[in-house]
Amino acid sequence: ELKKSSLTKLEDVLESVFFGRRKLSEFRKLNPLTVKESNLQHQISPVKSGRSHQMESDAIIKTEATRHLMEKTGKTADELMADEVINNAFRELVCPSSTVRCTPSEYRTMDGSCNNMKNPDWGQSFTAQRRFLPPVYATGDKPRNSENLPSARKISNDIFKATETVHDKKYSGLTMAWGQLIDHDVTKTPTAGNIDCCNTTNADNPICFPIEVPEGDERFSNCLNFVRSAAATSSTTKGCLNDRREQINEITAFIDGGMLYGSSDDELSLLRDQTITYLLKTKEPGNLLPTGPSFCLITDDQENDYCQHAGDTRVNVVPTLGAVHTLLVREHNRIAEGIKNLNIQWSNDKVFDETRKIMGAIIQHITYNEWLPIVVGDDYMNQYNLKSSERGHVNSYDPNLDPSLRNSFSAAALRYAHSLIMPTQAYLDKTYRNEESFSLESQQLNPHLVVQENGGRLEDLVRWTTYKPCMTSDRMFEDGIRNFLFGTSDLPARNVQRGRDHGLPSYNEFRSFCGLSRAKNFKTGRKSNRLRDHSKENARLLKQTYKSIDDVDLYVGAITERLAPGADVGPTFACLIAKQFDVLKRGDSFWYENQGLQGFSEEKLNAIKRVRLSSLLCEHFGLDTIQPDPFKIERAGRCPGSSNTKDNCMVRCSEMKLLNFSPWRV
Ligand code: HEM
Repeated sequence: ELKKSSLTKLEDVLESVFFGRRKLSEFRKLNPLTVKESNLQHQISPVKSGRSHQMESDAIIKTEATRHLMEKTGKTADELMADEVINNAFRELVCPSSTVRCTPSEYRTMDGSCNNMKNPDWGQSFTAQRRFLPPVYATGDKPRNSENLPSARKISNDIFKATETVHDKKYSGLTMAWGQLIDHDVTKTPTAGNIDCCNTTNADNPICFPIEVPEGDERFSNCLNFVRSAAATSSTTKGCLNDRREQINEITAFIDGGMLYGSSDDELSLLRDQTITYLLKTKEPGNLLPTGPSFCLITDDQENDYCQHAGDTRVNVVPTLGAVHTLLVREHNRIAEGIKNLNIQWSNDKVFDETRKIMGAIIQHITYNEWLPIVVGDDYMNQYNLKSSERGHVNSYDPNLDPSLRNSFSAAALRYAHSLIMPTQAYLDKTYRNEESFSLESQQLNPHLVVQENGGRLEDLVRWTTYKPCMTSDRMFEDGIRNFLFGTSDLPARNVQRGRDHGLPSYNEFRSFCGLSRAKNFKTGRKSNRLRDHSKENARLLKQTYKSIDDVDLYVGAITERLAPGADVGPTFACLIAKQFDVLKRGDSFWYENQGLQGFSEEKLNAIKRVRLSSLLCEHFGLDTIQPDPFKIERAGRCPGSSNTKDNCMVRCSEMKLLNFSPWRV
């Protein structure tokens, strides 16, 4: 009897897996592997690489097979996983067995594996993103409630349109630029293909989710192309049956300088100098980022320009990003030379590894102590203990915390900063008076402002980025990205559509998750069932756009909130951003303040803790003066002359200190 029932179970599993494979081949007829990295569509949102393609195939088989088996047996996935025969057979057939063996090391792996010894894939590149809340999809993993929700472009027209140009009163363009840099250190979500979803022949393709354009639109007609993110499933500790659609992160979750070094040994090998192998490649003259297999748009008259190459393919998106990349490559090379000079006996690999480790630490230090407090404000910084201590070690590592990227963080919360994007990119000369401006749309995917004259104008770009303000964090997005994103799209509309594509639950669900009140209707006020964090005007816009308060998308509800005290986002995004940065800190065994093999000696750590972003900017761009806090502009009407640190008046670069190398002398 027992044998018979086991045989039936095995037959069921086999049949389900065949079913899954059949579904995959139907899918692949529509969507064969076409990885074209070098075109515009790929840049708008990165198209999956070969490895993501494989993950997607595995996910389709697994999901379809699990569902088929559930239907056939009338059991839930959890019940099926509890059955040893079924679970083992399923595992054998569709779950590739993991062969990762971890050995303790003082340096991170390139792909982030083995950061957590018990769970080697936590935070690793090419793994599924995790969730704060389970996804909500319609049948067949279609985006939720698609028919009833307003079009993302309509939302953009009604809520996100910038009716006035409002520069921020406190924060500089560097706040935007550093945010984008960090985004590219931690998350890269690939899309499922490179096709035109507005073409009616693709209407039934499951990877298509085009954005409907309302009639009378000021810029677009009918349809905006939009391809869904590649599907993945996550492995669970219980077993391998899984029918939940997830999305992929192609890079390591850790703040580890991945945008400089890449997330694999292969990527790194293209970035290291071939002769002096402890250095990162640069292009001479000019000490700029190297050329490489990357895409950008250069016009015919810019014949000496080139596409910059870095650890992240998105480096050419906008000049301010290329500038901060260049800063960190130059700092890597300066530190590597310094350490090599002190330890001439060290191999080039040792110098490289140690420098990469220091750079990761410096990036963490600046991000958590200079940048993040601006974003989430002191209350959230304190609540989650995100600030580093002044000196010495702090062992915050918790091996039970999964640091992986949370979907609502990458698909929504960190994208708040799209609202900060300035309508121009510009140069500011040494006198800080003569600004030369270029429209944002003319500079997207075009590194001209960074690379022209062998980088001779880079200093001017950096001066503008640090000295002039970004835009206010609010519901308004500049035309350059709302109507002219890479000439063909609308960035905030894409953010809304991406949230739906990823099955993000609604705004109200995330309010509850964060311990904040849920609104019952569109009324504002202090009562707990009102929109407590919205102005009357923003609540009115939501009401005019959505049929029900429970329909409001996370991105839309949160970006229209009033800013939390001392923060540059409202309470919902502050909560999600703080929670993500919390696990990125406590879930990272290489967190720079940790003690032991993966950390630094106390002397080295204290040297790192004295590094300030302003000193790096001074050193690498030849500036004479800078604000002590380069994420903030000078306080209006107080400078020059005031020595009150709150006024953030410019100081001489000659007073700035760089990393003291002496603790590295062996
Ligand atoms: C001019 C500047 C910028 C441009 C042109 C830009 C453009 C884009 C584009 C086209 C996407 C993909 C949209 C999609 O299809 O889903 C994206 C994603 C994203 N952006 Fe930006 N962005 C800029 C600045 C920033 C800044 C300042 C931040 C944060 C501080 C940021 C955070 C993000 C995040 C977190 C994602 C999702 C990344 C992923 O998971 O792959 N972006 N951005």
